[in-house]
Amino acid sequence: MLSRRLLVSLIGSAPCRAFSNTRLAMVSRSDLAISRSSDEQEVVQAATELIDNGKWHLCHDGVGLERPFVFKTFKATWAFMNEVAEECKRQQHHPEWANIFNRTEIRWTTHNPKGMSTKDAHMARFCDEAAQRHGEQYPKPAEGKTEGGTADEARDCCGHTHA
Ligand SMILES: C[C@H](O)[C@H](O)[C@H]1CNC2=NC(N)=NC(=O)C2=N1
Repeated sequence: MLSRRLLVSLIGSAPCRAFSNTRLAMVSRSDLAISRSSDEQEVVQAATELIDNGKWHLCHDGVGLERPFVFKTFKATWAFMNEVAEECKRQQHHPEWANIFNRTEIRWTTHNPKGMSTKDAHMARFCDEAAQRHGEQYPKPAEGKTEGGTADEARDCCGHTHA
C-alpha cells in the first residue's frame, strides 16, 4: 500500500486535491496527529470515512480536517453556519472557519490537547449532514460562473436585490 506522503510526491500536486480524487488514498495511523483526548482507533476509523469516502482532507500534518462548503445563496450559507454554531455550543467545540458570500471553509482541529479528536470527527460529520439540509452545491463544475452560481443569481448578497 502506498503511503499518503509517497503518493503526494509521486503525483506532485497538493495533497488535498490528489487525495479527494483518488481511490488509492487510505488513511492510516501514521498520517494523523491524534489528540491525547481521543481513542486512536476511533479517530483513524472516522478520518478514513470522512476522507477516503467523503470530501474532507487532512491539514497541517494530520492535526485536522478541512473542506469547503458551497451553497446557492449567502442566506443558505449563513443558515448552515448558524446550525453548525448551535452544535458547537452543545459540544463545546469550535471551528476555524472563514466565509465569503456563498462559500465557507471549515477546519476541525482540537487545540487542547492538540491534534485530531473524536469531537473533530463528530463535527465534520455534522457539517456534512447540515450542509445537505441547506442545499449544498459542492461539488459543482463552474462553467463561466463562480461555484454555486453567480451573485446575480443568488439575489441576496449583502441584502441587495437585483432589479
Ligand atoms: C473549556 C472548553 O470546552 C475548551 O476550551 C474547548 C472550547 N472549544 C474548543 N474547540 C476546539 N476546536 N478545540 C479545543 O481544544 C476547544 N476547547
